[in-house]
Amino acid sequence: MLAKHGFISALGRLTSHSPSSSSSSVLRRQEFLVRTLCGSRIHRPKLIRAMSSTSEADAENVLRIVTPSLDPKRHKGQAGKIAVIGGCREYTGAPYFAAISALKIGADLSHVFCTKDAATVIKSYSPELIVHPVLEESYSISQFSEEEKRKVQDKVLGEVDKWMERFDCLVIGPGLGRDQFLLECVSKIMVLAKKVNVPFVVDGDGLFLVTNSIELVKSYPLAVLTPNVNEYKRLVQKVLNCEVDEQNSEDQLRSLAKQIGGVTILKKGKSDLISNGETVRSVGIYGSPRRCGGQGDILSGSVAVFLSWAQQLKSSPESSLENPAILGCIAASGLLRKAASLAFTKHKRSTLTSDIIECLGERYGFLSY
Ligand SMILES: NC(=O)C1=CN([C@@H]2O[C@H](COP(=O)(O)OP(=O)(O)OC[C@H]3O[C@@H](n4cnc5c(N)ncnc54)[C@H](OP(=O)(O)O)[C@@H]3O)[C@@H](O)[C@H]2O)[C@@H](O)CC1
Ligand SMILES: Nc1ncnc2c1ncn2[C@@H]1O[C@H](COP(=O)(O)OP(=O)(O)OP(=O)(O)O)[C@@H](O)[C@H]1O
Ligand SMILES: [Mg+2]
Repeated sequence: MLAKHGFISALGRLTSHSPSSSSSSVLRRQEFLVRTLCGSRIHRPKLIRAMSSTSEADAENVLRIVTPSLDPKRHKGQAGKIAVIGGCREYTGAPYFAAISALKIGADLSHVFCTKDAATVIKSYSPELIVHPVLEESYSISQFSEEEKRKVQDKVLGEVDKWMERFDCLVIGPGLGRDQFLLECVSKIMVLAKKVNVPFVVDGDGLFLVTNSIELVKSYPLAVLTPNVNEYKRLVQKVLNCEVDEQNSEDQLRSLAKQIGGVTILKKGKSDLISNGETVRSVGIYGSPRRCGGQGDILSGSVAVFLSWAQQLKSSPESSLENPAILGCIAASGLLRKAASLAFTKHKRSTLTSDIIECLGERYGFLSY
C-alpha cells in the first residue's frame, strides 16, 4: 500500500530518526531521494518546508532511480504486466498508444481489453499486444432482456477477473467511449481491481465515468487520475463545486486530490502538476509545441509502468520514503516531454504521436542507460 500521508509523514519519521550505524545508509538514500525530488540540495531541518510547497521535480533523476536494471536473473513479467481497458468502435488509436508505450518503456507484457470491433484493428497494429475482445456496447445487446444483459456483464467481468491479480497496473479509459452499458461494466472492473489492490491510472473516458461516480476512486491510494484541461475542469466543477482557478492552480489541485481522499492527480498542461493532496510537484521540462492527439495516451501507459517500478522500489527494505504514484507520474511526465522534444527536432510540424513513441527509448533520451 502507498504511504497515505506521502512524503510529509515519511519526512516526519526521517527527522525524528536517530541515525544508528545500521540505518545510516537508509538515511543517506532517503535524503538523496528527497533532494532528487526537490531538485536541489537542502538540509534536513528544511525538508518538511521544502516538501510542503510546490517545486519543480528533477524528473531525470527520478527516472534513474525508478528504472530497474536489466538483470539477466529477472524473468519475463518482472519488469511489468500492464493492462489497458479501452478501445471501442470509434477509438482504436488511444488504447494502442497507451499499451505500446508501456512496452517501449520496458514493461514485459501489455494487454488490451476492448470491444470486439476494436480488437482486430488493434491486433493488426501490433503483434506485441495481447488483445482481449471482451467488452460489450449497448448496440450489440439491444435486443437482450435485463436478465440476458446481466449475464453478459457477468461474463465480461469473469474474463477480466481471471487475469486481474497478474497485472501490476491497469490503465482505464483511453478510447473507451461513453456507452452506458460498457461504462457500467468498467465501474465493476474498478471494484474488482480495488479488491485485490491493483493500482490503476484513469484517463480519457475513464475520467468521464469517475467524474460522475467519484466514489469509484475516492480514498483509493492506488488510483492515479491524469486529466487534460477539459477533464480537469469537469472534475473541479463536480468535486469542488467551483471553476478552475489558474492563479492558484497548485492549491486547487491539492484540495481536489485531498477531497477525493488522497488519490494522485496529474494535471496535464504547459507544465504538468502532480499532487496527492499533500505535496505538489511540477514537471515543466520543455516538450513540443505540437499538440497532436494521443500524447495523453502515451502518458497514461507510461505512468502505469513507472508506478509499478516505483512500487517495487518501495518494497525493497532500503526505502520507506517514496510515494510510488508521485514518482511514477514525475518519471512518465519527464520521459514523455523529452521524447516529444526529440521527435519534434526530427519531424517538426509533421510530428505524430507514433514518432514520439519511437523516441521513448532514444539514445539521448532518459532511458538510454
Ligand atoms: N487516435 C485516437 O484514437 C485518440 C483517441 N482519443 C480518445 O478520445 C476520447 C475523447 O478524448 P478527448 O481528449 O478527445 O476529449 P476531450 O478532452 O473532451 O477533448 C475534446 C475537445 O476538447 C477541446 N479541447 C481539448 N483540449 C483543449 C484545451 N487544452 N483547451 C481548450 N479546449 C480543448 C477540443 O475541442 P475543439 O477545440 O475542437 O472545440 C477537443 O477536440 C477518449 O477516449 C480519448 O482517449 C484521444 O486520446 C486522442 C487520440
Ligand atoms: N500547452 C502545452 N505545452 C506543452 N506541453 C503540453 C501542453 N499541453 C499538454 N502538454 C503535454 O502533453 C501531454 C499530453 O497532454 P494533453 O493535454 O495533450 O493530453 P490529452 O488531451 O489527454 O491527450 P490525448 O489526445 O492523448 O487524449 C502532457 O503530459 C504534457 O506533457
Ligand atoms: Mg486524453
